[in-house]
Amino acid sequence: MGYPAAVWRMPHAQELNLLISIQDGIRQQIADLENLPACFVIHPFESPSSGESYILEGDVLITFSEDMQLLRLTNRLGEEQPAVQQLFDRAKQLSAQDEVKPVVWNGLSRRSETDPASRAHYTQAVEKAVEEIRAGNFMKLVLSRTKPGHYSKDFRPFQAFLRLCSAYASAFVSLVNLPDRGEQWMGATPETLVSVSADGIFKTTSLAGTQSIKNAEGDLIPPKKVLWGQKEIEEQALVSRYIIECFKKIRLREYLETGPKTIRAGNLYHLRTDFEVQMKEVNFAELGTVMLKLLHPTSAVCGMPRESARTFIKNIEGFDRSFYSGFLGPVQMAGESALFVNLRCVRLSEGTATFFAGAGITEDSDPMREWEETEMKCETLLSVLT
Ligand SMILES: C=C(O[C@@H]1C=C(C(=O)O)C=C[C@H]1O)C(=O)O
Repeated sequence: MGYPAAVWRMPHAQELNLLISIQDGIRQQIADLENLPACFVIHPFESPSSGESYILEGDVLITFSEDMQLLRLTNRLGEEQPAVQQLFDRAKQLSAQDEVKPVVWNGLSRRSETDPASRAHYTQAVEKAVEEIRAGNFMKLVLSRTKPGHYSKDFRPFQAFLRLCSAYASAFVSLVNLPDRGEQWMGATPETLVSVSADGIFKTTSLAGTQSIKNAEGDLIPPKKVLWGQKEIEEQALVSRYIIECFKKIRLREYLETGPKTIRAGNLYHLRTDFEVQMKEVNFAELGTVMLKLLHPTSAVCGMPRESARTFIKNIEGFDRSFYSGFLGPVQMAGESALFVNLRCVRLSEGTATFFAGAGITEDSDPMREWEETEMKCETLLSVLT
């Protein structure tokens, strides 16, 4: 019906959540986590100068089980509201149709296995980045690329979302409808940027270092047997150091740091360190908002030093990252907020599917291996959706 909407599943959760914003457009506002009403926030990689995020207001909030049983419904506008009535009538009609029409899976299609021009552009950018790092201008740069696909009119994004949910239990899986832009964004990200629980626990993570879960023979490497090279260890340590620098800026010393440990994200292993703060103990109620401003974009998706890395990325990548490597997630849902880095994602618009993936570049980077890494990251979605 053309409303802004989001459907998501939290990591390791069974419940699915749907938010429908009965509004003409999407409000832009600073993501002030403590003072926003229940909503879904989406924010691009490049923050606008106003610092504002897109806020999808939680006018209708529905929680349901994986087998589509309704668990909870909140309707902020009231039953009598004509737009809400229309919405519920339409939902009834559709569910009646679905009962008679068996659901057929219509996946996305890849445009090509590998586009040589795109690979050449990316590997040349990596070479340039390595030169810059060796010259001492940067410590780390994260370079990304896109991969095109397409989908037909019969493609049902919600079915695709359900597939991602069942394939990736530990990911934050989401599908966001942005009618103003004629776009939908879908993804299964492994990376928490900032979360604040109802009982005042703040969390953030540093995630970096990537390898396939399979060895050259195609056998699964057990997590305990995973070995990391110096390049990945340093690359991830840099992100941890960046987070600690952010804590230092606000003179926060009482944080718990756990890791790094090997975690699995679909077809990939990463290194992750978890940071936790008891907000009541440090008497810092706005920690979530303050850290969100300081952290985004972290050196897991941008680089160090941050501002010059951002300029370098903009000049060399040759496309707008838009919401890729920005952040998204529910805010103030039963007192909890959880924002994730928008990775392993695809933009759906007018039949074109655009997959986004990047890789952290250090002085030891090999351009072809970084390209392969972005291919594997695109596979996280492609293997489930095609
Ligand atoms: C940039 C991406 O992922 C990030 C970069 C990683 C890396 O360089 O090893 C690993 C995890 C993410 O923090 C992506 O998925 O596109």
